[in-house]
Amino acid sequence: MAVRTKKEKLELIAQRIRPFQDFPSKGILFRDICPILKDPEALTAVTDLFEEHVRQTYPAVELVVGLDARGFLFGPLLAQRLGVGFALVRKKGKLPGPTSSVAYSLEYGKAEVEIQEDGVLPGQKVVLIDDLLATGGTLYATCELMKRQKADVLGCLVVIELLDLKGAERIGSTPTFSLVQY
Ligand SMILES: O=P(O)(O)OC[C@H]1O[C@H](OP(=O)(O)OP(=O)(O)O)[C@H](O)[C@@H]1O
Ligand SMILES: Nc1ncnc2[nH]cnc12
Repeated sequence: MAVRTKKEKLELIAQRIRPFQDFPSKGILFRDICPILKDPEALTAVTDLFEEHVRQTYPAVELVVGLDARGFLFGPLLAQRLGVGFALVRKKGKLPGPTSSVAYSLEYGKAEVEIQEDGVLPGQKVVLIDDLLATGGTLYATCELMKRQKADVLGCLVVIELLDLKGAERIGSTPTFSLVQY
């Protein structure tokens, strides 16, 4: 594989994001990350840039927490690179055993995020990861879930940030790192 600069990696990732107008409902411009997954160089570039950011900014990280469903595509790759574990935050009703959940609203609907009670430990230093930040509802609800579990959220990582929707403001004091902004 070619050795790429940071700028080249960001350009490659941006080229592999595909827009679909009016999906899943009228008025939504859906940003599809599937072409990134089909291109090993682009997927490696995403993992490289997240790894570099986390190593520089949060060297004490102990766990990567991925958001259902597309956070599961990037999170385990990053966790392996960092040599830490990966935990899942799922949409409600998918996890066995004792769980904790928080409801939230989306750019196009409503949902509830849930984690197993032993998914994160009190005091554990975590980073949250997802494919995209829109209104910030999903990451905000997940931050609330982490607070309830007494985990320490160091920051949030997303491939794409939709700036107009001001999701980073909704998440508040928890810093957000994005690779591609629209
Ligand atoms: O910032 P927000 O307004 O909360 O929106 C972002 C969330 O929306 C999308 O997931 P979606 O809820 O569509 O679920 P999916 O990953 O299961 O398709 C996306 O993958 C994020 O998780
Ligand atoms: N515009 C969008 N594209 C892809 N995923 C999304 N999740 C919320 N808004 C989205």
